[in-house]
Amino acid sequence: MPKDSFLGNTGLCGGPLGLCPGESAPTPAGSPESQPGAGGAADVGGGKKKKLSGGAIAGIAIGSVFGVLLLLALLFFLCRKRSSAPRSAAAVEKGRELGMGPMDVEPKGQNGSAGGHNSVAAAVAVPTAAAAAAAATATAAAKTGGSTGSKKLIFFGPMAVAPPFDLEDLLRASAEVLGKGAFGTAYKAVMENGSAVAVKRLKDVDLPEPEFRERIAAIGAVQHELVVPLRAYYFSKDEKLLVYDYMSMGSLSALLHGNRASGRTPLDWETRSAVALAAARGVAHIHSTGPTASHGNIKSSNVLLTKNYEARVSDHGLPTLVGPSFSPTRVSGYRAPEVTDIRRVSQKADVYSFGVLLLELLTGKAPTHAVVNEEGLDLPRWVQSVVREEWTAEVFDQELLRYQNVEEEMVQLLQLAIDCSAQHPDRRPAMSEVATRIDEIRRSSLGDRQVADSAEGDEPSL
Ligand SMILES: Nc1ncnc2c1ncn2[C@@H]1O[C@H](COP(=O)(O)OP(=O)(O)OP(=O)(O)O)[C@@H](O)[C@H]1O
Repeated sequence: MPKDSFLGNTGLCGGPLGLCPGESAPTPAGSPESQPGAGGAADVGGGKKKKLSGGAIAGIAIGSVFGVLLLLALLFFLCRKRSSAPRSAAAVEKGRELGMGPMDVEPKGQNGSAGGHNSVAAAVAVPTAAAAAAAATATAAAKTGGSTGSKKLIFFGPMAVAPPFDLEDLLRASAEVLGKGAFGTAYKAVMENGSAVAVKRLKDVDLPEPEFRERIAAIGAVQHELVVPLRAYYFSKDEKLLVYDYMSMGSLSALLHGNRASGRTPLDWETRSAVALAAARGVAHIHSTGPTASHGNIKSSNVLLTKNYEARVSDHGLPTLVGPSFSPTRVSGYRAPEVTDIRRVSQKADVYSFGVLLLELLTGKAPTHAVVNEEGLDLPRWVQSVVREEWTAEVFDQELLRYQNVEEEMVQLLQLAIDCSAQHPDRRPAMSEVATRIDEIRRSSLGDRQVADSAEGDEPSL
């Protein structure tokens, strides 16, 4: 209403009558300051809101999607790295726990404690071989500053074309200690796919790398059905591993001498003579590969058996791998008297050792190892002294006396064993001849037994 409509109302103020006392002038409507959120530069000049274009929105959306994807990829990569790292780290850590330098890893019990109340046979899987190789690989890599990728298993024979496993698989394998020998410790390693191999971790090998590789190639070249094949090896400055087929029935030594007291099934004559023949043929094959080729360590723990009790010769050529620093503190009861340096074993020295092995099969007695300069049981000497006194029957293993019609065969084999273990190398037969003679002995007595059996069958029944 116009101003004059209020004439006479002196108490009124505001609106068309003007400001009331203490009131400030109102801001004109539509000015920038009156808009909510006012004051932005974008609003200056008429109060119009500036909107984002469709292209900008699409750009922001695509960028965000890429950002999220990048973040996810980064997370995935980090997770993978974390899940693989502990495996090898754990193996290396285990290796450190075990000392990784010393070769004196004892069989472990269920809880990983040293053998103690658990027997060696009861030793369970611990990642010992894996740790050994892992630590070796890690150590080598650390020293050279290089990657572990170049460290490989070198395979022989048909496996060289298509290796069935690699070092990584071996590192992941669980392992148990099979035993400790003069050249190192042997492990059974079971891989993730369930296949088993025997891994020998060598000690005292200080040959230069080219020489080691040359010698191991000669060992790996021996591929024969009666010789446990060396499948692969691993070489680094600090670690040398040999990989063999795992022989499930263990060694002749364990079968002959293990659990005698506790009523085990004795090794029958047929099996013993078959083992003798297979081992003789295996060693004869090694000798046939060259005039100086020898096994170098024939003994009953190096004659292994398949699940069908077929014998195979193992660990041939290992003495050629050890350096001058190798000096066993014990003299093996199988060692020929002329051998003063085990790195120089001849074929005739092998024949002597094989003769001792035959005596072991016949007598059931193990030739004991002697501490240097002291006497152990000299099996050839003991047998000769008994035979000289005409107590021949006393010589044989009691477990063999239960078998009928094999005495002749046993005596013939005893004679061959004595010939092989002659003191003078020239008096010993060649290994090929030894194999032929065992074959003949077995054939003749087999013929006799068949005749005897059929004669028994012909007898009229009562
Ligand atoms: N390939 C294999 N399969 C099954 N058992 C094996 C294999 N190789 C070795 N062994 C067993 O592992 C144990 C230790 O063997 P290793 O060869 O290290 O010592 P050794 O034969 O007693 O002595 P050396 O070192 O003088 O040969 C032995 O009982 C042996 O029979």
